[in-house]
Amino acid sequence: MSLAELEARIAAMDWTAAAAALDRDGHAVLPRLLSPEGCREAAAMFAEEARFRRRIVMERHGYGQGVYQYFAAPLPDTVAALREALYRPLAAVANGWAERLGRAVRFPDTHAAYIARCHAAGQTRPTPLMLRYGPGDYNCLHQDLYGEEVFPIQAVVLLSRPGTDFTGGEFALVEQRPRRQSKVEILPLAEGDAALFAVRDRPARGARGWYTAQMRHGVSPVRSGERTTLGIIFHDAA
Ligand SMILES: O=C(O)CCC(=O)C(=O)O
Ligand SMILES: [Fe+2]
Repeated sequence: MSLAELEARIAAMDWTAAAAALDRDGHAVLPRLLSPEGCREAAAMFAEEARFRRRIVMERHGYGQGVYQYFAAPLPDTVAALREALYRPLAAVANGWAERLGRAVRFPDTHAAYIARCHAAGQTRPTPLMLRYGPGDYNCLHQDLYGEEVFPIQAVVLLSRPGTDFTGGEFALVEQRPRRQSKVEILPLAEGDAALFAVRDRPARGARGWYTAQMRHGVSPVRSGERTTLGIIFHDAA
């Protein structure tokens, strides 16, 4: 899949619907962001050790079970293109959230400008990553925070075919509202779909205006086969 095709696919997504879903629910799905060929090409990068700066065996840290790897700089072209092209429409949503939550922070229009802010804050290491889960593997509920600088929305692209390449392994979001019990939501994803979701918190509408809902995400145990994902986090790490 060429960069031009990737950029065309991102531009062709229904961003009005995605922004509305993010505002309403704190998450959205971009269907078929990557073609099947694009998914195969991306998944093949997992085995190319030189592309990554750090490999994490999740059970060693109590994060779950499975392996993930952070890309080294410079990012592969497709990953950099995804990060830059997804950023722009998400920055508009993120600014709306900041306004509703009464936060002073505003996000610039381009990812290059935002990454300069991360670097100035000492967050210089790239965070885009690939994750691979085999039978029994799972990802505990967590938040991807790597310092003070946080871009409030992130993306994950499913590179495998549910039901064919793997079973189980569902992407889950848990939302904690003040003084309420937690709500869980499973996002059904097809091959190439991207889930967009709140990193840490989001504004949710209540009877008396906006309040802050805390969000965490994770993956339920894979029952069979192999599940590979590409995670796009927009802030860099300290
Ligand atoms: O594998 C997944 O679906 C979730 C990956 C994840 O936690 C992330 O991209 O931050
Ligand atoms: Fe994550």
